[in-house]
Amino acid sequence: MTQPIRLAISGASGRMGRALLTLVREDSRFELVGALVSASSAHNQAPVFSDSPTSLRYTHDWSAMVAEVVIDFSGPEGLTEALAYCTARHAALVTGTTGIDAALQARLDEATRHIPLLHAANFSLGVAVLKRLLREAAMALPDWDLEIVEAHHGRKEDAPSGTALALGHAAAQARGTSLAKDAVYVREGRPGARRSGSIGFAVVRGGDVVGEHTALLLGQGERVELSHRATERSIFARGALEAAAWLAGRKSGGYAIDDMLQARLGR
Ligand SMILES: NC(=O)C1=CN([C@@H]2O[C@H](COP(=O)(O)OP(=O)(O)OC[C@H]3O[C@@H](n4cnc5c(N)ncnc54)[C@H](OP(=O)(O)O)[C@@H]3O)[C@@H](O)[C@H]2O)C=CC1
Ligand SMILES: O=C(O)C1=N[C@H](C(=O)O)C[C@H](O)C1
Repeated sequence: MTQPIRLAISGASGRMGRALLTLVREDSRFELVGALVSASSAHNQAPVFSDSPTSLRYTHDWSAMVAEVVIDFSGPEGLTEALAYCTARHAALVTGTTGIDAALQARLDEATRHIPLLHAANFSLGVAVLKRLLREAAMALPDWDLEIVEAHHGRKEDAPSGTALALGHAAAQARGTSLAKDAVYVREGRPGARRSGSIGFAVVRGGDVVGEHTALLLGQGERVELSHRATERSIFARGALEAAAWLAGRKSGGYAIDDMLQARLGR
């Protein structure tokens, strides 16, 4: 019988962390060995499961833990700590944290020389398909205006969402350009007429919206709308656990969710 994969969760007390904890306790592929929180967390040292015999507690102390895979949904600081642990211990890292700046992105890229690392702005299967559809539409309708609209709950800290940026990046690439060149993130006052070829982003925040993304391709007299709506956070948690099981034991390198989904989605 194969041994379960020793798994730690970073950002364990957050919305995604709690969704992961719920699923992982029923998943025999994994043994949960750590539930990491921030140094100032109100949960530090609280029991992870008050209704089960395990004595596991939330902790900020990475040093005593022996994990083969870390799943991180925390924020840039938590991801920085998870990355330091994984590179020092040669553990695999699955991260869904968004709002990453260029310096942290460069550290993630460098780490792929030493550990297996999978970063995805969205772990849902539907968004993976949406990205493929958008690439195709952006290529087939090269002159149509492209706008990306996203909506999330009011506690989200980064904007536009990582998924909106990933969609924009995929469409820009398909059109032979880049977000650095063509993205428009803010319109206010008198921004003037829309520049042809630009890719606009619009952000909605409020309530308990789990995550919604629409790519609008706007032509003359017609439009195409490609939308995805997440109604349960468990879809991201399930995708991240699949990624962790898939990544454990792989050779060092940077992996994308498409690598994992290749067999299912083809191409
Ligand atoms: N890729 C995807 O599919 C998805 C990505 N996300 C992304 O995941 C991230 C987290 O989202 P969400 O769960 O909603 O956010 P939350 O704010 O609910 O949770 C993040 C938690 O991380 C904890 N944290 C902060 N610093 C550290 C640290 N240094 N070490 C460990 N834990 C830390 C905080 O809790 P405490 O202080 O108690 O430790 C916080 O509650 C965001 O970047 C979000 O955009 C979200 C959903 C899906
Ligand atoms: O913060 C969230 O909640 C989400 N964040 C991710 C993003 O920034 O794209 C993915 C998902 O939409 C939920």
